[in-house]
Amino acid sequence: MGPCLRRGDEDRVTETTGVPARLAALKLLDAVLRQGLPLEAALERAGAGLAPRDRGLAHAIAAAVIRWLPDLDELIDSATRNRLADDAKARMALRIAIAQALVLKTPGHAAISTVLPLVDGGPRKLVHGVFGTLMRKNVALPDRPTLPYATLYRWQKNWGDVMLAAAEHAIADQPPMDIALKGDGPVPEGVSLAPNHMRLGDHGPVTEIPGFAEGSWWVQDLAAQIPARLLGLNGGHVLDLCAAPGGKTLQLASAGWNVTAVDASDSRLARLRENLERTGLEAEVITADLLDWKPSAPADAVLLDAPCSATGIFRRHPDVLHRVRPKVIAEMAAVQAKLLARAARWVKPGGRLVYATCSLEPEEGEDQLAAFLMAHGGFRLDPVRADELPAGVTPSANGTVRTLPTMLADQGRLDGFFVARLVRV
Ligand SMILES: C[S@@+](CC[C@H](N)C(=O)[O-])C[C@H]1O[C@@H](n2cnc3c(N)ncnc32)[C@H](O)[C@@H]1O
Repeated sequence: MGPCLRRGDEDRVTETTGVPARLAALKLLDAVLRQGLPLEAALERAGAGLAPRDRGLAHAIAAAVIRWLPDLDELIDSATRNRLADDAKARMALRIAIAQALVLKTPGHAAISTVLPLVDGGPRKLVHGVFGTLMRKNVALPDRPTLPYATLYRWQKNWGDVMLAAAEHAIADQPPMDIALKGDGPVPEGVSLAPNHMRLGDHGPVTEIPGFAEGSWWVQDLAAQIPARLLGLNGGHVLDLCAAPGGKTLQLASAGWNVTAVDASDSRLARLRENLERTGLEAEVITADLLDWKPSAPADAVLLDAPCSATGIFRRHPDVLHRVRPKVIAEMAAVQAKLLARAARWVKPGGRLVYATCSLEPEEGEDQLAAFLMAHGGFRLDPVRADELPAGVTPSANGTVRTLPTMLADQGRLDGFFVARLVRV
């Protein structure tokens, strides 16, 4: 438990209707903001024992706070004489109450009455007073969330103001759901932005969408569909490295490749196997640490979808905006360099190597590639052509692909990815 949670909190608040979900939201925020854990990973523990509805509510409250944190804090600071510490329980409780009132549109009295038990025996009066002051003033949040300072500074330096504005819009908007099509079976209606792609409008639960049970598609962001597309159709044997939960494995298998999918995580590979079973596609699946494992022979192609800071998927996982710091980026870049050097050894002469990360940090993309090319004279870039990409996504001048939130702005945007295709000369 963090400084904002005390023993006994649980017993005191579980009696009151609606409060357990707020306590779980408080635990989630502590896990993300203080302990640096991913929101989804923290949900398992913080939401344990909660009814699905309360668990969903806790997640929605925590995600709303995380999306709007700098703006919520600005409101709180405008109404307090002495600035509350970042991890003070009163600040956490106020963030939860204000996010409910202004983002989730919970009636003010419900937003505050379910939060006050979290500060019982503590700064209850202060929380009540600050919340009341702000509501009486009819305060509002800005049109789009302000990025946390560290992320704002980094992205402004790397991508400029236009990207920053697009990123802020992207945080505020609900991202669309993209699916990749196997090529047969029922397909729901939507807008297709690339071959075998569909962007869905309003939809209910994923499992009830036409074609899910038949396995005729899987959920995969349009940007995440690019790396496997760049290997084209059946070119022989492909090593899909860091494969789980398997979006790219499914694409490669359905394009006719003979796929060996390798990943270190058993639980993520279990999802990959479920996906193969549902879609009726085939791949050899291997659980192994790629820093130890090696294939029995080089392959015609290798796809390395390397582990990364994941800042490119901030729309669905806004916690990365707060958790990812230069240290995390440097650590991930070091892992990627090792994996990339190993993957390169397993490409046949004349074969292709695709390197991808869902990161908006050049250290995990452009810089990583430059360092690789300096150290591996046997590889050259195989430039990607515009006609290989979804309309509205253009390759960079050197033929690599960098997707940014500025792209497809009128069609729901796409995740941030870096993709490079290389050939072994
Ligand atoms: C970006 S995700 C892969 C997503 C996957 N390619 C897809 O399309 O669904 C990165 C993966 O790398 C795996 N990973 C990280 N380090 C690894 C290692 N040393 N060896 C094998 N897999 C690793 C993680 O378990 C994780 O599943």
